[in-house]
Amino acid sequence: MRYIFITPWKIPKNSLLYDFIQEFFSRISKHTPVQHIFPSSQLNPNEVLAFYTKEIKKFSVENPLCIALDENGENLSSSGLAKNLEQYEVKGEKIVLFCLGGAYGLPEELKSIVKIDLISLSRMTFPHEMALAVLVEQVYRARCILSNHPYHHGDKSPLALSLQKYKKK
Ligand SMILES: C[S@@+](CC[C@H](N)C(=O)[O-])C[C@H]1O[C@@H](n2cnc3c(N)ncnc32)[C@H](O)[C@@H]1O
Repeated sequence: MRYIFITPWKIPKNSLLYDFIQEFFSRISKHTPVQHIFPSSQLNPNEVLAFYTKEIKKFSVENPLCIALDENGENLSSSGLAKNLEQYEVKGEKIVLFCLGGAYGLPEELKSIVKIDLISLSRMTFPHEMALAVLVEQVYRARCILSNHPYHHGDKSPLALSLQKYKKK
């Protein structure tokens, strides 16, 4: 399986988040091949759908699965995202696309070219680069959960475990 991140904007090298995002692409690539697709120059809002359509048609997978980021999507825990990614693999998905929007969000017509799983990172709206930064960290975390890598201890911290026991009583 490959992870393909598609953004209708480019991250400038002088962006505060540039190094952070590249670091997490590199970490994800140690678990799963990863690619970031973005336009070479700034798009007008009315060019975003054509950009997505052109890029998605280049993959030989018909109707691929797309995790689309939108603040109105499903709220997942990190383990929930890990479980979903595992399920896609079990179902034999060859690629998972991660699609983010620009200033005007994602075009509605995207759902006619891909199978959409709409997920939210929070009910708050983030700047697009920050949304990508949170997403790449969470995808890396999900891969670590699936491979029992010590990066993620959230569900296993002593406090979390004792609270789980307490709730079961
Ligand atoms: C600045 S936001 C766009 C806001 C736009 N006004 C809208 O209504 O979608 C740019 C992109 O960042 C992503 N994004 C921002 N906040 C998000 C959140 N809380 N959850 C998921 N994605 C988010 C989405 O992909 C969004 O299209």
